[in-house]
Amino acid sequence: MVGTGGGAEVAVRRWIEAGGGRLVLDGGLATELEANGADLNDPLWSAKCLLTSPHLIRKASAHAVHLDYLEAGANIISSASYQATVQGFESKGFSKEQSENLLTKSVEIANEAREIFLKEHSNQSPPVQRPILVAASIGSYGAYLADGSEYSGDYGEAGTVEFLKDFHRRRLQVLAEAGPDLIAFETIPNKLEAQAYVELLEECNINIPAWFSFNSKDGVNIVSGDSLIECATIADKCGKVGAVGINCTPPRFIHGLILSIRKVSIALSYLFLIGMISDKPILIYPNSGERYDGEKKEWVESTGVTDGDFVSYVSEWRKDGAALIGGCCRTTPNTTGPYSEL
Ligand code: MET
Ligand SMILES: [Zn+2]
Repeated sequence: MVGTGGGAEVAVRRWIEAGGGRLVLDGGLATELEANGADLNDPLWSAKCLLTSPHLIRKASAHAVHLDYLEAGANIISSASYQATVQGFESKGFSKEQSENLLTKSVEIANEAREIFLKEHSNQSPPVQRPILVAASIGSYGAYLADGSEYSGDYGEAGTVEFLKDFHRRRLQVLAEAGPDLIAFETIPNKLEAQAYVELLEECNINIPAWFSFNSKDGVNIVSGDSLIECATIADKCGKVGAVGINCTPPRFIHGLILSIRKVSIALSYLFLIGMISDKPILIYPNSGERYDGEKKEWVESTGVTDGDFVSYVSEWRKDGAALIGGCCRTTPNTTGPYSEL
């Protein structure tokens, strides 16, 4: 059903249609950079790779990882800006202008990766016809703090909508001006930050479709304990949001969480019918299910699902109604490849 919501939703539905009824997202970016040898033990995390050049030739570069995901069949690659903020770069000694240029660079690298991919496949028959899109990643204030609060959603005194808007405003504007196809608000830990994003999208008049993706550690609420239904409703009511979903959450929780998001559509179906709100496409990109040991700063292997299990999960999530599906931390191009053909 085509929603009557904002242009963002219409744009995302067109891409889904062009993708044959679904879109494949990439998998973990930061963790895949690490798997390729990058040292990201830093408050900038994946954004640290923006400081090094030449990025084209190194194996542990965002370029190379974007290309690996495109080769694996992804429709959407997301920029290395998850933990990139003006404030974070400034604390490393960069000027405001240099910091903004680094944000822009993250989107440029993803755009270049798409160009390289299309050029390399230009002689292929049949040519690459699937949509290939670049999403500018925006991690939460908690991700910038790099103190675990992206998984608690507890911002203490800073937890006001105005503070969060001030924190994200310039970053959002710079990333939007860099020309991505989508803006990906990822791993949103609480409803205040969702509210801040909605207000910023309106106030800055951002006309690039956004997606809102929350994370959960209990399969019911989002990580702060805020209700997923309430959070999805905030996103659902905003015409600038084209898709709503869940990322960086263990695969075993996803089925139930999709059903909760769908309840938002059902509960609001009256408003939908009268054209006041829409039911947005659902987006899902879980992590591998492995546990992160915050003290040791490492992932505990053997707690996660195999790439094979991931494929069966993807079939289930598609039946549940998710249209945009990918992976988050510790998933790799080997996770993406098999389900991109489903
Ligand atoms: N897009 C980001 C990445 O894969 C999301 C990280 S979630 C903590 O690096
Ligand atoms: Zn993740």
